[in-house]
Amino acid sequence: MIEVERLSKRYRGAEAVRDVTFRCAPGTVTGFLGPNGAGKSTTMRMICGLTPPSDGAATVLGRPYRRIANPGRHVGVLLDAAAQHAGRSGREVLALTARTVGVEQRRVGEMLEAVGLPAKAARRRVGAYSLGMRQRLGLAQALIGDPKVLILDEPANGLDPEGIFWMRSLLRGFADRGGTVLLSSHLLREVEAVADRFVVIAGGRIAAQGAKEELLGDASGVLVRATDPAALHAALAGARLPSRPDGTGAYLVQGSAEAAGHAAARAGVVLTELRQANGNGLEELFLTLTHGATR
Ligand SMILES: Nc1ncnc2c1ncn2[C@@H]1O[C@H](COP(=O)(O)OP(=O)(O)OP(=O)(O)O)[C@@H](O)[C@H]1O
Repeated sequence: MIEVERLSKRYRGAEAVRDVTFRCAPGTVTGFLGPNGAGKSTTMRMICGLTPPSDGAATVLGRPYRRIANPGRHVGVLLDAAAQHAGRSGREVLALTARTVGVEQRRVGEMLEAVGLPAKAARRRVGAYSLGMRQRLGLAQALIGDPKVLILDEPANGLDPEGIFWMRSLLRGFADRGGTVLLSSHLLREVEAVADRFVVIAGGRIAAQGAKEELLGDASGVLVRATDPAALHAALAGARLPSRPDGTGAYLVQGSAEAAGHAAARAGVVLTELRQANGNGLEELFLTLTHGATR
């Protein structure tokens, strides 16, 4: 279980994260989504006790991460795969982690196999690894202590399509055995196939969260066109209906046709089109929710 309660982070007055609250339950994969600079890494660093929050709190398995004794046995963390010690071989890096965490050295070989790093690659210096290989090694480090929770920041970065597919089945299997997974991505497609729940963050704030079916349920939204697009936009914003231009002068609105129609009517806006959007499911929702919030 991961519980995040009203987390906020300010850097010299600039708000990187504001009032972020969510939970990740055992047996689920939560996709933490948002455009570049949305605040995903900052939130994850706060959960793992690496960045002190300005406000709010986070717990993992019921306590602040920093108060977990030998956290590697309970929580697997991969925040920056590029930051591994470049001078050591992959095998040495893992052997060291095994010692620190206090698991048998045979786990090293097991993990190398589990993440698909062949013996030859494991003997090479990490400095010579591709980003994808570093991600695999980072995942092996995260998994070596047989944790119940995984916290992974952009783990698919640098992985080839086969690697992404492999990682999805690994994470799905981990959650299906009762584990809790939180993984971030700025690419919706990467996590769409594996996550049960989504937390969408934009401009440091939660834009939406919920079960996949819940979010997909109204993901397609409606397309609205008016004689005066600017007035329509103002009317939708006034009614707190998230919307974005579709590129042809119309707006894609996250909400029902009735809600959009009422908003336009109240503002005296003349509609020329109001229909169900041929939504692209979650991708449409993601773009609509994060539109305008990207820094
Ligand atoms: N140490 C820091 N000092 C000042 N500002 C920071 C610091 N770390 C992050 N920020 C700012 O906080 C905001 C959120 O950054 P963060 O790295 O959390 O976003 P992200 O969602 O992980 O983005 P990406 O997908 O690009 O990795 C950005 O505006 C960033 O510039």
